[in-house]
Amino acid sequence: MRHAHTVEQVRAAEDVLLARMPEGALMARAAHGLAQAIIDLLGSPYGGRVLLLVGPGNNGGDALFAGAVLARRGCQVEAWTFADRVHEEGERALRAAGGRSSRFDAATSRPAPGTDLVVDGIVGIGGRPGLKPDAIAARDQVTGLPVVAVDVPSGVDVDSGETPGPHVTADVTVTFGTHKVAHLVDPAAAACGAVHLVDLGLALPPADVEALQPVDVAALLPRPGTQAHKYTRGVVGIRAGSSDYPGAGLLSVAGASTGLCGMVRYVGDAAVATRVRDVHPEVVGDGRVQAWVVGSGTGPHAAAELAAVLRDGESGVPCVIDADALAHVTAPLTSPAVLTPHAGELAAMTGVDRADIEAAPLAHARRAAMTYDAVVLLKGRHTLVAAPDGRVRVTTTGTPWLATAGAGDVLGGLIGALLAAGLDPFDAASVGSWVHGAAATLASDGGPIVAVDVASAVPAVVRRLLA
Ligand SMILES: NC(=O)C1=CN([C@@H]2O[C@H](COP(=O)(O)OP(=O)(O)OC[C@H]3O[C@@H](n4cnc5c(N)ncnc54)[C@H](OP(=O)(O)O)[C@@H]3O)[C@@H](O)[C@H]2O)[C@@H](O)CC1
Ligand SMILES: [K+]
Repeated sequence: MRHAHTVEQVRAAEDVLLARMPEGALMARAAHGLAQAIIDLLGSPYGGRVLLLVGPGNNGGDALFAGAVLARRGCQVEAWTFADRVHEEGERALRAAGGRSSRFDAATSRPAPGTDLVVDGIVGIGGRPGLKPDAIAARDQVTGLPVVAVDVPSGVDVDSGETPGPHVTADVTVTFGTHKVAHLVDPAAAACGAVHLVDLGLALPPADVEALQPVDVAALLPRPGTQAHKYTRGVVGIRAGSSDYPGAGLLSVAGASTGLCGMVRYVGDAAVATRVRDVHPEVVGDGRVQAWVVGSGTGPHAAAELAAVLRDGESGVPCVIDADALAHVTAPLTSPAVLTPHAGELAAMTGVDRADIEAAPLAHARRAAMTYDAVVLLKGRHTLVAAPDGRVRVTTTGTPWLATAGAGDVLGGLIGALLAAGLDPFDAASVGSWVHGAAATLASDGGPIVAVDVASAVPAVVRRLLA
């Protein structure tokens, strides 16, 4: 599991370690990890040219000490400082190693010709969101050069992943001790580039925000026991699609029929049912299920289909509520459910502007999960799965090629199959989303895909996970 801790949790864990270690040792550990990551990017430090952006705190200190390491190894290192006082020992170390530092001046400071990369040490976890004017000017001066952010790209809101003001956009972020929320949650995560974690040996408490890794998904995936039969593996019912939107029914069934539960029932328009069975002959009609998927392509029937599903919910049958059915959900739900809105659908459900949801997806997904007393899967580049108790899992698999019609129908069906197989709504939604993203990446292989390709790639992803 990749855990994302809050600034308060990181500070508390650092305090414990700082009390046990000689002064400066923790920062030295961070700075060496940072320097090594930069060397890996440069190929060789000798003859390289690096520009440090150095703010007033320990984030700037990390940059200065890393710069000293690089300078000792033959790199030309220059620092632009953004405060009257920067980390004194760090600045001394840089100068002693042959590096230079000067106060940034928007009128005259320019990156030296041949600069290979820029290190953003303006602010880290002690920074307020946004950048001061001189930092904005410096950021704009180095446009086009690769940027390595120290701990976080300066200017992002570390604990929420929001970017309410100007910020640095990095190619690589080198962070320390643990991931922070901004590394996983958009829009800040999109400003981090690739995130590299340097271990500091911190002892950390459980985190509310996490991202499943392949080993976690493999452990959670349902797999048939030796005595299994189709009913013990769970039956999922699909109420999706209509004569106007037959494809929604077909794709929801495709997502459910990837072999992760024992049987799939399709309940809907007779003509659609015939087409479903032409493609998926194993699919049967109405009957008892262990989970429902409802909504996509149901149009004017959405409210009635949702009501039918929620009636079964009274006896504990969980459901996935998607697309057209989302508009008919009233809060709070009284049966186990996964809601799967994109930002526009969540906006319509909650009356909040879509742009506000996209600017603060973590806060809005959490609030919706509490309001509806259900798991809310908010779709996005990094999909968020929020539980009513405040826990959030971030999906980091996927590819931009997954932004294609019907991919959401496949996802709903997949999550429904996992619910039917016995996963709880939080696990079903987060595992389903992870597998869906991984299947898209596998199917895409760098090229275009359509929704049915994602469903077709699910068994191969599962096979690799269980191998
Ligand atoms: N603790 C440890 O053991 C370890 C910590 N480590 C490192 O320390 C970093 C945290 O260091 P930190 O606490 O010194 O805070 P930091 O992020 O440098 O910034 C605070 C300073 O910035 C200022 N400021 C605030 N907002 C601003 C803005 N928007 N624009 C401009 N200025 C702004 C604020 O001053 P103020 O304006 O509030 O007077 C304050 O002076 C952490 O991210 C990691 O890199 C590692 O070495 C591992 C060991
Ligand atoms: K930074």
